[in-house]
Order: sequence, then structure tokens, then C-alpha cells
Amino acid sequence: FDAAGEVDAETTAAHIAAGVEAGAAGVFAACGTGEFHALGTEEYGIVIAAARTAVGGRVPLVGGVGGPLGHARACARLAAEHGAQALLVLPPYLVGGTQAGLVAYVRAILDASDLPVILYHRGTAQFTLESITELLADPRVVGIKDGVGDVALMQQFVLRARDLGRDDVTFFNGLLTAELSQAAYRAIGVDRYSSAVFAMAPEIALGSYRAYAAHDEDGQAHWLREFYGPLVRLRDTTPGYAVSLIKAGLRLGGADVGSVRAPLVDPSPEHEAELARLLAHGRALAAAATAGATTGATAGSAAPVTAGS
Ligand SMILES: O=C([O-])C(=O)C[C@H](O)[C@@H](O)C(=O)[O-]
Repeated sequence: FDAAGEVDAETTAAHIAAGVEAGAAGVFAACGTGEFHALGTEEYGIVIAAARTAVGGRVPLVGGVGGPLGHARACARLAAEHGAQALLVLPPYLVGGTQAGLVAYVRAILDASDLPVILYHRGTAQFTLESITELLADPRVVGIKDGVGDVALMQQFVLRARDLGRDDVTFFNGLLTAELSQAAYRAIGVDRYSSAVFAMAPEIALGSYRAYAAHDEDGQAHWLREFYGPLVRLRDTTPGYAVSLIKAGLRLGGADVGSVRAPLVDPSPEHEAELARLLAHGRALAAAATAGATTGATAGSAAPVTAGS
């Protein structure tokens, strides 16, 4: 947002382009971290159009949709019009329905455009094995992203997709600060995750990703102890920090991204100082890991699966 609190298309595009250039394998635009909850319909179209310009067809672009059904359908149409390749279905607003109602909600969004959907299993949109099975019968359902943390249920979703011959379905760990739990997700066949940290500090997310991709368990544990664990403890001090810390991190890096919108709040000065300290430490760890990799001291992969949000 600009100084007046309006969507700033230019800054949005520059931010997303920088993430793609840094190596994101895909972009979730206007989703959880991208403040879908705070955008009007017209603003949503501006964000997706900016994202499309920034991405330039280099990686898949997924637009968030959700909330009130009328708004979700309007956003689905706008995402299609502005060139997104898929939709991430976020939970409906306020009310929780039955599983049949949830399936109908997804279908109504599917019918609003030609875009395939990824289901974000989270909040008021928590699926059962039965409702997932029903939705997987539709080839336009191409992904499931877990925001609940029930790995046993997610394992069932993965196996059911395979049993149905849906090898095309992509699974993501979409828990807050996904890196913290990613090792457990890989063990159940979910090797992709969306990284909010990538959105504020790609070099840190990529440093951690390289340890993950190389199956370097000591390296991953080091990242969790030194950076992600402390970040999550800071995140958990205040509701909404999963989003506002990311934006504050960008501001600390010099990007003119404005504040979060209500009801979220920006971090307090003390918390922002703690974030700055953590980011400096994370960047030092990333630089040391890169130096180690170039001298052959640390194994690493150059191909990120990380997707900015
Ligand atoms: O925007 C989104 O899709 C999310 O909020 C998911 C985040 O990226 C989550 O996985 C995280 O915090 O790392």
C-alpha cells in the first residue's frame, strides 16, 4: 500500500519480480500473506494484473479467492481475465457450513471461471477424506494446500489422490512459517511449501531450502534453531504477525510497502527491532552457507521449489 493506504501496483510488481528473479518456483498472489482479506474487488484486479506483469509467464501465478461467495466468484473472474494460471481457494467468510456446503462453495468458484483450483485446507474450509474424494473427481481440482497441520489427514489426502490416479495433483505445506514443519510434510509425500519468509528475505528462505533439498538434516536443524524457531516465537506474540512481520521485514529492507490494513497491526518498535536482529542473523547464516557451498564445505541445490506468497 502507498502512503495514502491505496494499493501500489508499481511496488507490488517490483516486489514480485524481485522474488521471481531470486528463484521462486511459483507465486501465490493476494493469498494469506498477500492480504487477500484486506482487498476490495477492484484492488484485487490491480494486484493480479501487477503480478502478471511481474511474473511475465516465467513461473505459475496463482490468485487467492475466498470470503463471501459473490466476492470469491468476482475475484475468480478477475484472476482469469488478468492471466493467472490457477486459484487458491481460501476459506469462506465468517460462517462454517457442512461438508456438502463446502463442496458446493468450491464448485461455485470453479464455475465462475475456467481456472483450475488449489484447495486451502484451513479455517472454515477444512475438508474430510470424503469431501476431498468428491472434489478430486473433478480434474479442475489440481492441488491441496494444508494450513491445519494434521499430517495424518493430509497423508490420507495424498494417498487418496494416488489411488484415484490423480498423479497430477500438487500438494503443499501451507502452514504458517512452513519451513518449521516441512521435514514432516516431505515424509508424507508433500515436498512443496509456500514460504512467507521468502516474500521478505529470499536469500534466507533459499539458504534454508538448500539444506532441505540436499537432505542435510544438520543444516536444516541449524536453520530451525537459529532463525525459524526464534521467528515463530516472535510471530506467536501477537495475532496477525504471520503477515505483518513479513511486511515489516520488507520495510526494514528498504521497500516502500506501507502498513498492513486493519484489523492487523504493524509490529511494535521492540518487535521490529527483534525482527531486524533476526533478519541480520539469517542473512549472515545464508552468506556463510553460500560461501561454504562454493568452497565445497556444504552440500546444496540451486533449484528452489519455494513459492513466495
Ligand atoms: O499466502 C499464503 O498462501 C499463506 O499464507 C501461506 C504462507 O506462505 C505460509 O506457508 C508461511 O507462512 O510460510
